[in-house]
Amino acid sequence: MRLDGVLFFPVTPFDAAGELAEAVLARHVADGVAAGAGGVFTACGTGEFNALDPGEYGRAVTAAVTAAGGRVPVLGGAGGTLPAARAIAREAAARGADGLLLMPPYLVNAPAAGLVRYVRDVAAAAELPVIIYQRGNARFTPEAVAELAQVPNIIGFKDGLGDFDLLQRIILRVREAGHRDFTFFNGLPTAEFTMPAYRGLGVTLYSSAVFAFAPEIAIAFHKALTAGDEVLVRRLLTGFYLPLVELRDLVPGYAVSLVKAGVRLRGLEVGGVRAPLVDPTAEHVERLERIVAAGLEIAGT
Ligand SMILES: O=C([O-])C(=O)C[C@H](O)[C@@H](O)C(=O)[O-]
Repeated sequence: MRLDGVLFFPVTPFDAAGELAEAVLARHVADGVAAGAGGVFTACGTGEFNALDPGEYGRAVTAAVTAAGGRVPVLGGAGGTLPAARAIAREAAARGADGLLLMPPYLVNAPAAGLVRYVRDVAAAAELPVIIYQRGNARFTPEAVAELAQVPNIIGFKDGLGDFDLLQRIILRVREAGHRDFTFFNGLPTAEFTMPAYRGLGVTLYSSAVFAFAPEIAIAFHKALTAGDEVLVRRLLTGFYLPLVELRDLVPGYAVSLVKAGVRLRGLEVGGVRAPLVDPTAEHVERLERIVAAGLEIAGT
């Protein structure tokens, strides 16, 4: 599997009764693929993996796989207790997913050796390409990642820590071990904001939650970044991404719930977030609306 372009992390829609709204998810995914997504990561952080039961998870993967129609790879989130993560991995494979994004283990802090075992065990159950997610309590060592990169179906590493010293060490160690095709990508919240720094380490791929509600802005940013249009990159960072990040940082969990509010603002009825996340206040939604309007203007749409 080759990942390229803007990686789309759809939200998971719920209806007025709070139930999974598969048809709306299918529409959201189809719109994203039509807008130029390079890959779809369904039921991951932005897609409230933490809030879905196993049945909902399977239905969400089916909806995303069907809507993408083989045009781009579709990956599902995986995680939780080891038995649950293995079961989820098998479910994703049965539902036709092309790969998995493996979340940090639930609740516990573990040493690198334990993280290696967790990732290996889930990867063995899945028989699908697996991307490791470094975030929170899942902090890997360079040796651990180099060891995992030897496993044929462990194909990449999503960095959600933003520790550049550690990431540089990991990249050097993995490349030195000869894993040239092992993929690294920036998976920090609002990843575009830190892309100039990641590119300094040779990491050009990133996930985009903004793409879920403002694909025009996310694509304009990606094109500007790729073409070396520093003026447009800076204008988008200053006029759109910075105010968005400032708003995001006001309330824990806004990295997800603002995205869902943004999708609603753009006309798709995806409902609110499930607890423990909270939806943005009316004042914050108005602020988000102004930020999106400014971003669309800068992006020239
Ligand atoms: O698992 C997730 O949903 C993420 O962390 C990816 C997001 O797309 C993140 O990179 C962002 O907010 O741009």
